[in-house]
Amino acid sequence: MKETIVIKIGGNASDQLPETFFTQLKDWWKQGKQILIIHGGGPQISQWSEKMHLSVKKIDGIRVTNSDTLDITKAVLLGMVQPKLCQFVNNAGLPVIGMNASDNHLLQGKYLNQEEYGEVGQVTNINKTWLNEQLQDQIGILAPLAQTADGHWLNVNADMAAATIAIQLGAESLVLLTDVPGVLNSGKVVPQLTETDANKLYQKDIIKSGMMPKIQASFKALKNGVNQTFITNDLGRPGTQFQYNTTV
Ligand SMILES: Nc1ncnc2c1ncn2[C@@H]1O[C@H](COP(=O)(O)OP(=O)(O)O)[C@@H](O)[C@H]1O
Ligand SMILES: CC(=O)N[C@@H](CCC(=O)OP(=O)(O)O)C(=O)O
Repeated sequence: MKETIVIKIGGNASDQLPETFFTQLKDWWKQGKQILIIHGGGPQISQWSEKMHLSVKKIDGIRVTNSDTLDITKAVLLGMVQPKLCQFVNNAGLPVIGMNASDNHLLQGKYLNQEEYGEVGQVTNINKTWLNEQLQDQIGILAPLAQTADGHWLNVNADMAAATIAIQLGAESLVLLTDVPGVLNSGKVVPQLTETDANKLYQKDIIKSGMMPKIQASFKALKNGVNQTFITNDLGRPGTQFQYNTTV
């Protein structure tokens, strides 16, 4: 069985991928790793929502999504962000496939808390057999949207989607690629972070907003069988690596 690496690329990072991203991707591909990219697109969704005069509201990094925002989210992720990313990776000489929840029930989900967030969900199940088949000979690029059993679309935070998918695929590593070099404390990257230390940083309001779902996703993956989880802005550098609860 091939080793799987799941890379989540945030919306800020996906517009300006450095050369080291493609070099590392090619190295992993040559080494025979199975690679799945989950893409975000948060800033792009916010921009287009504003253009359409829709309000933009996030609670702890999770977008409050009504049915209009959901339409914008689908259009932006599947019509803009994903094809651009497929093009970048393909231009680097790698085979790609763009995918979404509606491909053979790929991502099934349920509402997170409809009263608080609206049309927002979490991934509950993936079509692992079909996904593994696709990843045999191409790099998968997948949007963070899920469908309920009755076919209703849900907006899913991309960090949380990536963690659940990495767990269900039995991935070796999860890398969250973003616009900061790791979790920052007083301007410096925290190289290794336990859950206890993360809670302390949260309580001091040092970890906030978009970093919160990343921390949650990283520990969820680590506790459920993913061996290594990182937050970085460069695939060539580990940034912050998450640790089980031992004091470092
Ligand atoms: N302690 C922290 N260290 C680094 N970034 C943080 C921290 N707390 C909050 N952030 C914010 O989290 C952002 C990354 O989250 P987000 O904007 O959602 O990125 P992405 O689009 O990659 O998911 C950073 O740009 C920064 O503004
Ligand atoms: C429910 C929810 O918050 N969904 C996210 C999905 C995109 C995302 O997570 O993009 P980034 O990784 O670029 O932040 C959103 O609407 O912004």
